[in-house]
Amino acid sequence: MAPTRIISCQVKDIRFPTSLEKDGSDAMNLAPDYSAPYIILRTDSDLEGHGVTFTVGKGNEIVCHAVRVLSQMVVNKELDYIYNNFGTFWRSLTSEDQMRWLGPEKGVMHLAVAAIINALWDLWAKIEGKPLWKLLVDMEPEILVSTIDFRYMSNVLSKDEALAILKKMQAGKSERENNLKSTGYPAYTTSVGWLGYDDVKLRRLCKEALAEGFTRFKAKVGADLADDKRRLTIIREEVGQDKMLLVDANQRWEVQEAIDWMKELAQFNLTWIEEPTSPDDILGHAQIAKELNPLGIGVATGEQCQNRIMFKQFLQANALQFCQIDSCRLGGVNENLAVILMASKYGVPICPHGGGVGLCELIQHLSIFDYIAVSGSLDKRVVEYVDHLHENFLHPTVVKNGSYQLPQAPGYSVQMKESSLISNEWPNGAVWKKLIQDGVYTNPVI
Ligand SMILES: C[C@H](O)[C@@H](O)[C@@H](O)[C@H](O)C(=O)O
Ligand SMILES: [Mg+2]
Repeated sequence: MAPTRIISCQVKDIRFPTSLEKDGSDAMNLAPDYSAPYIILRTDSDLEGHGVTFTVGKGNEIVCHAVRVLSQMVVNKELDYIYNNFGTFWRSLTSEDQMRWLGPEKGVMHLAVAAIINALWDLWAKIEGKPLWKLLVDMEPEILVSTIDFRYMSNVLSKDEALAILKKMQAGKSERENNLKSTGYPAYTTSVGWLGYDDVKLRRLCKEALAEGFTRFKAKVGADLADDKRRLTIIREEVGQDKMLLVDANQRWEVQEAIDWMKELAQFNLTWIEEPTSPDDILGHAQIAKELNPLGIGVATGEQCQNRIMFKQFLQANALQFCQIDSCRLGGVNENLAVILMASKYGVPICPHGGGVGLCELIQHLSIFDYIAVSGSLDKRVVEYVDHLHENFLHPTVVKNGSYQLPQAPGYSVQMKESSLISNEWPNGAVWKKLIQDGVYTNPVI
């Protein structure tokens, strides 16, 4: 029987102690524990929608609570009511009369929206028996645009323009799908270059990534210039001069400091500087982009870009050259579609952010859709890959020879194994019980 209605929403606080090995560390997040509110939407059939939104450690419980509050707006809803006019339903979550004050459309509430929305897309794709990218690629353009809330975007991209982009790109879709089936989608790896890793580990990981077939690498920078030069020298020694090398400062610098620092690092032949300064400083990014342009270095940002309106201004101001959408920072698939379409109008490549638990599983679908149905191009487009925690998923990403292979299983790829959900639930899962007992972590009673 096909499901007709959501009957419940379960929320779990899932965390991984990644900080113990400094996995995921950067100049601002020194010891992150990759975490996610994990939600299961149950229906009146056997099918379930699973969703996550990426957070770091202690922040997780706050987002879990926000998801619980918002879930009241999904439980008992008919699926036809949601999917027949998904853009309107999306707006009802982001603009709920009283909770809207907490955003609007940003921060904790928006992360919570993403968890629910991602689960609804997972469910929709499972109902259709397709991986999410294929659901999107096969969707009639009219239906696809009906999932987007165009409010605050129409001065840059109207519904009709979005429709025109999608209709124009209908031609050649199956050829592009076949291309990706044979080549995969180009990935870069960040796993070599976390800031907390020592030089020996850095060298070893570069060798391993090269042997696995990666040709694109990202390193964390921004805490100490001499350290950055030493680490980038090691990477270049290991991977060679011809490979793509990206750097990420995670918002560490002032605007002028970013420009000066990057002039010092330009000798390493860098393609982009990611998050040089505050993610909210659009004009600051524009200035950095202008000054670094003659050096051949572009500005990348987006993992903490709050919503489509901010992205709109980044694009209008020529403040980013690589658009790093994030499946969870924006309000789920619907808002990501909006940004993908806006970026295509500006000819800015989509290069999604994957550093976190579950993000790689999610973002691959969006880039695959972008190539097949919107941009039609792989030029300057790369999807981030971090080699952590994939073993916890039922259908983990498959990366071969430095490229994502197209997901096959129905859904949005983010369903976790039951055993991982049990062992990693904070604070009573076996992983956390032991770490708390051993005094490695404390569980403050608030
Ligand atoms: C705390 C996280 O690991 C970040 O460092 C990570 O998301 C990073 O900015 C990235 O680009 O992958
Ligand atoms: Mg980053």
